[in-house]
Formats: sequence, structure tokens, C-alpha cells
Amino acid sequence: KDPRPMKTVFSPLHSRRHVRTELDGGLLIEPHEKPSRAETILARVKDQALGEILEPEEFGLAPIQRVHTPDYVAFLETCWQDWLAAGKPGEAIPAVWAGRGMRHRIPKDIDGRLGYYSFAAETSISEGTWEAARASANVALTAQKLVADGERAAFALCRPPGHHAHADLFGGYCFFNNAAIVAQAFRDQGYGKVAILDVDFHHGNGTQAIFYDRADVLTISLHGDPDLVFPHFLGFEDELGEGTGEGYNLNIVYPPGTPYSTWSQGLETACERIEVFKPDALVVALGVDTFEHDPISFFKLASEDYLSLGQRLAQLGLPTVFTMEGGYDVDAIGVNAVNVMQGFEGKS
Ligand SMILES: NCCCNCCCCCS
Ligand SMILES: [Mg+2]
Ligand SMILES: [Zn+2]
Repeated sequence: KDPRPMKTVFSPLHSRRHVRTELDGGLLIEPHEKPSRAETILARVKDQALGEILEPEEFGLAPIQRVHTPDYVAFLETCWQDWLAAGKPGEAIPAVWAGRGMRHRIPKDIDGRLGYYSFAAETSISEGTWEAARASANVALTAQKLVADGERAAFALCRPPGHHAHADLFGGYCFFNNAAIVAQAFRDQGYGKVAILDVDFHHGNGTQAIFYDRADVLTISLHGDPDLVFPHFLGFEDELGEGTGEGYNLNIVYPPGTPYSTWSQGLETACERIEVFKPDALVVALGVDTFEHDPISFFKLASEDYLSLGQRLAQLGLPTVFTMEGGYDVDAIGVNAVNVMQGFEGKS
């Protein structure tokens, strides 16, 4: 509603997450999800004078636990200490999971608990990960508060990202599902219906799972075919929701090489579904790993396409919170992410 320039929320505490390893292709590489991602976006926000930049307020654990289980939150808080106490030489990396026919119970041992509380092995944990993840959730909740207090939209410059995190699973560089936490906060503040639109290249598996049996939060994701890319085991078009939630999940899947001219047709389908749903607020899980030069993805969006994306989202006319998700071409991430905001604000 408020025509003032969009505010950005950012926490320097994101840099407390500085793992040195990512398991990839049988090697421990420099993580794609690196601190310079957030710093580059912040620099672009300043360079473009997008609007005011605020540090987050502290919201504590309660709004996080509206989405994540208390045992999972407690696990994340002590994981690194537990790992060190077990005398491990490297960073905490899950390496064992309950495969088919095994039992989903919570072991005492740290290796067992790492496996119980994760779905993938590329997301190392080390000193400061907990603090950064907590700050990222506070960034998202501060943006939600700005919108609830009357801003038309706000940009939660979150790091680490969140859309792959389930109620009690980390993975895909995600720990707390910031978009889900924002949606639940809107619901807890009396917004009857909320839509979450995930435009990250990857399926928002955590977000889908968290709301899968609910009709009050509509979850939509456009993404690369999970038959070919992460998260591999969720995100197919036949996943429509379950029980009360049937019809309130929508997956739109595209193949390698998809350009904006094709991808934007899916965006249109998503926007039409949102308009039918008539939500009281919109959360956009914004990944820009749909970019043509992204190192781990296979869509072909160009930087100017993010202006068009922002313009289309503004046409929905909803109170909107953007939560930063993926995007791994660090040189281009600032232009691409801020283009969405500038497009939303009317720049073409
Ligand atoms: N080397 C590619 C493996 C990628 N695995 C995790 C991808 C997470 C994307 C988060 S938006
Ligand atoms: Mg997506
Ligand atoms: Zn992604």
C-alpha cells in the first residue's frame, strides 16, 4: 500500500556462516553458498539506492518453532559443539541416513543425529552456523513486520537461505525455512490466507512439505526437473497437496535450457493460481539461480528478465515479502536480485 521505496533487511551476522567445505563430485570444494553472495547483493542495494537498509530485530525461537520442531531447533543449536565433543577433525557433514526399511528414530550419537536431521550431504556445519541461521530468520521476520505495519513490500536479504529446510530437516544450504516462517507469522497475525511463490531454480521442497496438508497457505514452485537436479526426490507436477491441502500445492517443472519466454508462461500460471486463491499476503522465495550463467543450474534467464519478473509480481497487488534464497553466480547476483526489486518498484 505504501509507495515509499522498498526497505531491505540485512544482518552482518550472516558472515558467521563461513564453512570451508561443500561435498561435491567426490571433492570438498569451496562452498557455492558463500558470504560474498549477501555482500554483493547489499552493495547493489546501496549502489542503486533502492531504499533504507535495516538490521533485524530479535524475535527469539517462538516464531521459528511455529514451523520447525523443538527437537530439530535444539539439535541445530548444539550440533557443532556435539561434533567437536566427539573429537571430529573436520566440519560437521552428515554421512548416514535411514534408508528404506530402516528406522526413523533419533539416535544419541552425533553422526546418527546429523543423518536424522538432514536429507543431503552438501551442507556442512561449523562454528557460527547456528548464529547465522538465527539471524537469517530474524531478517525475514523483520521484513514481515515492516509489511504487516503497512509497507507494500520488503526485501529480506537472508543468508543462509531456507526453502529446502523441512520442519526437521536441513539440506540444500538451508536450516530455517525463512519463507515458511514468514508465512506462518502472517497467519498468526490474522492474515487468513498466504501464498508462497518459489522462483528459485530448485524446488522448494521444504516449503511444500511444511504446508502440504494445509489450504490456508498456497505453495507454488517453478523449478528444474527433479528427475535431473536437486532435490531429486520431491517437486514433481503430480504433487498437488494432501487431505485438506489437496489443490494447494503447485509444481511447475522445466527442462534444461529453459529461457524466460518459456519460464514466464509458468510464472503466469502461478500468478493466475494466486489470483484465484485471493491471499492476504504473498511471500516470494527469491532465488536467482535461474540465471543463464549460474554454475549449478540449467535455466537461461538473462539479467533484464528479473526486471520483468518483479513487474509481474507487483501486478498481483499484494503485501509482499521477498526472502533471498539461491543464486550462485556471485558476480551477477546483485544485479539479478535487485532487478527484481526495481522491477517491482516500476523500473523497466
Ligand atoms: N553440485 C551441485 C549440488 C547441489 N546441491 C545443493 C543445491 C542447493 C541449491 C540451493 S538454492
Ligand atoms: Mg523453485
Ligand atoms: Zn536454488
